[in-house]
Amino acid sequence: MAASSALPVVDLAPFFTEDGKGGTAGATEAVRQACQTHGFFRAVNHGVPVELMARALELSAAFFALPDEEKAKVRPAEGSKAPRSLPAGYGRQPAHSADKNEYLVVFDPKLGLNAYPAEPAGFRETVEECHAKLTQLGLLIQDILNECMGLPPGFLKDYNDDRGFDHMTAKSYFPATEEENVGISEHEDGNCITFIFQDGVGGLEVLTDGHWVPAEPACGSIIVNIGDVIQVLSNNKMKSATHRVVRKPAHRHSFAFFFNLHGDKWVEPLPEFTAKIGEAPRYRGFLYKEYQQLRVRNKTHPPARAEDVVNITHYAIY
Ligand SMILES: O=C(O)CCC(=O)C(=O)O
Ligand SMILES: [Fe+2]
Repeated sequence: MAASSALPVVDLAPFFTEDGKGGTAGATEAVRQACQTHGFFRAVNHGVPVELMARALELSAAFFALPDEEKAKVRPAEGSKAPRSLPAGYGRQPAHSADKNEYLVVFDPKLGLNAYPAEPAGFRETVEECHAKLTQLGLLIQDILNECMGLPPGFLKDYNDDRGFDHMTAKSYFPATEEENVGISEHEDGNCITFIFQDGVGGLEVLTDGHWVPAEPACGSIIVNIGDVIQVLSNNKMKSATHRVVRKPAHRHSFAFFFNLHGDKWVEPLPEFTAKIGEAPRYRGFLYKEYQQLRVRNKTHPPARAEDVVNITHYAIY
């Protein structure tokens, strides 16, 4: 099988037709299978205009190509309050990190937290349009997951009813050197659902059955992956897959949208996956913002031993 076809592809077109008939059940089943096996899939006909994604990637490349002193103008002030555990604006991985990338974080524009560069022209409008479209896609995929997981209608929508912690990052990865090529070290996402679109360079890889499967660029598609929150709610039925970015000889640009959960929410395996089917919970419950804070500390104060990096196994019951 060609590596590019290794990630399951889900065509979401049936969800955008007038009557939704003839295909939503098939697409829902495809999402369920993909989330149980890979934790990742490639969405096509997802409702985000392909031209908008291409424009966003071009503008992002133009922003990251600006001199450092220009980008620094969008850097959050030292010690500035970050109400969402990470600040909006420009940042670069600290020198001690193996990850070599720079990024710009954007929250829901309505919150008034964002900082935008003056250049390139149109950056703000394009990024805000992407944020809005990806929020819509997040709500759709969340509804589909609700169905896949056999939850009461509207359960996830009610549980996850605050979009204030969602954020999008424009990312730029430096070219690999002869010595090292880490873009983002292997990790799982802590949130609910992540959406990624990327330029043609490649480098995103997903761990499936012990093998790194490339999520190769395919024009107009969006990579979707399940995060830890859904894995915990489903008591491991849905998989929050390990993934990484390997740097290539060229600069790479991508956008990642994190459909998240409010920090005050309690996260624990749902009764549909435990008491109601006679299975023991595989996680202790936790307050979502506490987990987020532990994950941020992994980055700001990296533990000396790899096994001390906090991930979702911190709450696992063995
Ligand atoms: O840039 C990418 O393709 C993936 C980024 C990623 O995994 C993340 O930001 O969590
Ligand atoms: Fe990730």
